[in-house]
Amino acid sequence: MADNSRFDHDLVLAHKFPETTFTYTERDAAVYALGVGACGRNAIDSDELKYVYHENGQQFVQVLPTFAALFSLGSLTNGSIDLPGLQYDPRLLLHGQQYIQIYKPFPSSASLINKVSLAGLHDKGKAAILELETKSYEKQSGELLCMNRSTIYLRGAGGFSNSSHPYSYSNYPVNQAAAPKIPKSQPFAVFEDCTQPSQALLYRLSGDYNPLHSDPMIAEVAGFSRPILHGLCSLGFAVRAVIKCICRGDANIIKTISGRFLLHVYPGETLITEMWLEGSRVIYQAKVKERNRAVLSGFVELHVTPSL
Ligand SMILES: CCCCCCC[C@@H](O)CC(=O)SCCNC(=O)CCNC(=O)[C@H](O)C(C)(C)COP(=O)(O)OP(=O)(O)OC[C@H]1O[C@@H](n2cnc3c(N)ncnc32)[C@H](O)[C@@H]1OP(=O)(O)O
Repeated sequence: MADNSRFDHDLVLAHKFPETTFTYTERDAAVYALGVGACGRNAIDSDELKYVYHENGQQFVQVLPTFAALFSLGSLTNGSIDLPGLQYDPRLLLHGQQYIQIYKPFPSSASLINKVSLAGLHDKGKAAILELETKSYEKQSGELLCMNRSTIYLRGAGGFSNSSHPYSYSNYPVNQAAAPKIPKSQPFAVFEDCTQPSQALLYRLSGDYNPLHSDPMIAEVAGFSRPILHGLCSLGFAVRAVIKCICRGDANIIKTISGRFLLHVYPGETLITEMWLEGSRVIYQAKVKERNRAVLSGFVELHVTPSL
């Protein structure tokens, strides 16, 4: 059992995150798109070339909506988070959930100001759960571009409170960002996509250098037979499936994205994303074909109800 007597929740909650700047270029947007599998099935995929290349005389590459998740990575060092009062083994950190609200389409390059706050902290006994909120503003206009809420699952870091009254603090209604119930009906659409054995090595170049995704020894300590895929990479694959099958290639109609990481994915595994349409909300679940296990589920909210 980990000694979490030095885990100080008051100190953790009192932490004030400094404002950070995040600057990206078209090249970053294109490298990200490749990292989440764009054009991976067909290099001249007419739906996805626009994320990596200026086609048809278009002036700029388009930015995938899940690119927003990268704006929250400024709070991490090598994929882990360091806060006064927080006691945990960074090798045991897992990404639990990601919730993204998009207020306007992303420019192909921009400088952003990120304002980060701690939105929640929970003692689950065997784990501590941290919720971080990042609001990203365009530096030039001051406009709010998007908001990320990231749930970080710290295995072995729970047990810091009284077990008869486990500590729980959240700025938001519990489970607001959690995955919805998966309908029992047949999915409206199903999309199969292969991740590459090198997928995590490519994805990490977008800014999450957590060695859990690249170092076999760290992966073993963390309880995996080999390095695993970044949760946000799997999320990128699933949302690409929604863009293809439901949004007819128009990513600008996406306003909210939510995902809960249910199980790890190994690079090279095949992701099958099943989708159900409920008005302007798409419920999705991604499974790993090789192990027939659900690895990610969530929803995507659209600005319009698609006419299909
Ligand atoms: C700021 C930017 C941050 C980004 C940082 C990201 C850094 C990255 O480099 C790291 C990664 O990408 S890791 C890879 C992606 N993530 C994963 O593979 C995790 C997959 N999920 C699991 O293994 C288990 O669900 C597991 C282990 C998470 C939970 O399984 P169990 O331990 O069996 O949990 P269980 O007993 O079912 O539940 C215990 C309590 O925890 C809540 N919970 C469960 N899964 C959760 C999840 N995924 N997210 C959030 N909360 C979760 C349960 O609700 C339960 O609480 P309660 O008892 O109150 O219901």
